[in-house]
Amino acid sequence: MSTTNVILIIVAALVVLAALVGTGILLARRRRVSLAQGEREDTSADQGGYRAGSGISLSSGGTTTAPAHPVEDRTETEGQPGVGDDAAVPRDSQRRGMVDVPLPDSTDSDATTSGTATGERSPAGGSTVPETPAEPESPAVPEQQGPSEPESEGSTDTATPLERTEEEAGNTGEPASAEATGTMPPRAPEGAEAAVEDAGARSESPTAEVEADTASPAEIEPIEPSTGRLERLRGRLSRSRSMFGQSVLGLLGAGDLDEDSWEEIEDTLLMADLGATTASEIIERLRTEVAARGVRTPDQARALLREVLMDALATTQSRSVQALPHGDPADGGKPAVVLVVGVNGTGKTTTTGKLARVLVADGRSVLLGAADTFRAAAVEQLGTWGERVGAEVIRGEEGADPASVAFESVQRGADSGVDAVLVDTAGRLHTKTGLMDELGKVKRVVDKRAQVDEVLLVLDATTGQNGLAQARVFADVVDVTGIVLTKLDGTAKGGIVFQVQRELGVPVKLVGLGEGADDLAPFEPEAFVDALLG
Ligand SMILES: Nc1nc2c(ncn2[C@@H]2O[C@H](COP(=O)(O)OP(=O)(O)OP(=O)(O)O)[C@@H](O)[C@H]2O)c(=O)[nH]1
Repeated sequence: MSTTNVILIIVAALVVLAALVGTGILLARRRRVSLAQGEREDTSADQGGYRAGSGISLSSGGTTTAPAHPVEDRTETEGQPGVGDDAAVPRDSQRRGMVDVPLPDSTDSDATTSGTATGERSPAGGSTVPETPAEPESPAVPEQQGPSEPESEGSTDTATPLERTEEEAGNTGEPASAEATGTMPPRAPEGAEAAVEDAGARSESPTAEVEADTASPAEIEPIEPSTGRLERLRGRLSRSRSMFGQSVLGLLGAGDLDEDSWEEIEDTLLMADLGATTASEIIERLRTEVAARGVRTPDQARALLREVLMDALATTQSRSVQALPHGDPADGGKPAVVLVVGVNGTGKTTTTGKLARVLVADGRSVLLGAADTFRAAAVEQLGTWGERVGAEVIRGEEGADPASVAFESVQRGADSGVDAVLVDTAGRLHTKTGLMDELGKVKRVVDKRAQVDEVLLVLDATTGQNGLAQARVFADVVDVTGIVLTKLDGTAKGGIVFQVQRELGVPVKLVGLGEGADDLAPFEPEAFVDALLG
């Protein structure tokens, strides 16, 4: 054999060896499960993203836009509310109108925070948005909406929570209490009287309240390190779900499946809240693949199911939370603006606080806007989170216009050069048109001052199908850019993830896995599916 032939044989052998090694590495990566970070099949999800120490990916806004609403793709819409629909009243009935609220001019923000810490920024100070100024200044609040009666000139939306509740009820013919509708998760009892008293106390002595909110940096809690935290959270996810995996895998891996077995698998998918359309699509694909691949063993069944579920969760949208500033705020850059929305009791305030901790742990400065002027306790709750992380909190008087508070928060955040402004909004039933109009207004008003980078819709994983109806309506009103699925620790469900992404194209970005301050984790399809399969 000539030398040339020997060399050619050696080169060919090396090429084959390299190909084998490459394939091996690829397979090993695909099998790796990590809550921290990892190459996943939807790698576009991390493009441009920066992963903070918490394992949550953060990025600057402007890289993605809210997905167009694929209305034609909607399924299961029968009987579900849309924007403009109300559960109890016909579309053309009289509604509460929009109210023009004068907003502070962008040049005199210090004056508008009077009655607080005289415009000085403290590490954890609170500021109260005053009653709206008598003379309206720019920017004007958007148009009157809907077929409402024009309201009397100069009137402002300063109803107390009790008045507002009655007003809503009056418009819809529904019970005054949101809880009474049965669509709202139970909440800790809070007397309306106490809320009103609280508002009274605050309006009498705003300065005292600011002092009470102030925490010295030494009091700021240490934030849990990422390593143990991720492991702990992953454990919680697995515990709640292994029943699903065992049940489906038990059937799939049992060999020849009859119609009853397929029906049982579909039922299990439905019970996990995957929804009829998603469940039947998954069954269809499983049937085809089981036959094509000749799936016989439990391991083969597991690999197939994992692949099919991962594909169902894939998205081209980024899962990065757009909470990083546009440029350096100390050098003329603008803070990121994040709006947190959702129905009552889903965990908005808690998520806002947890997210603030993630940012602060990453060395970012944060300002919190308490635009939940409906529930005094929510404002207090956010104030406490502010103290815990050392963030300034802008709050409005109870019953104040939430759009005004949100605007002022963004204004203040820009003036003081923070990295991110997180605005917590009041819980609102998606079926209440007046409240959804109000939320749309909050977003439009904030948009006048700064680009809203992220609108996070907080969904409670335990509410099942209702979560999808909520997502549809909120996405229509405020262009939701990301979903936070809370309370996954307390349920074996959570299949709403599949439906929301499939129908709205809005990625699930974060998951809440407990009431603890650091129980917020990035949503990672790979880990989620593995936990689902147990
Ligand atoms: N188990 C569990 N509980 C959670 C999670 N997130 C929030 N909660 C709890 O859910 C309850 C409601 O949370 P909030 O943050 O007050 O909810 P909200 O959406 O701001 O409520 P409203 O302002 O009334 O609309 C609180 O008891 C939270 O501790 C979670 O991920 N897991």
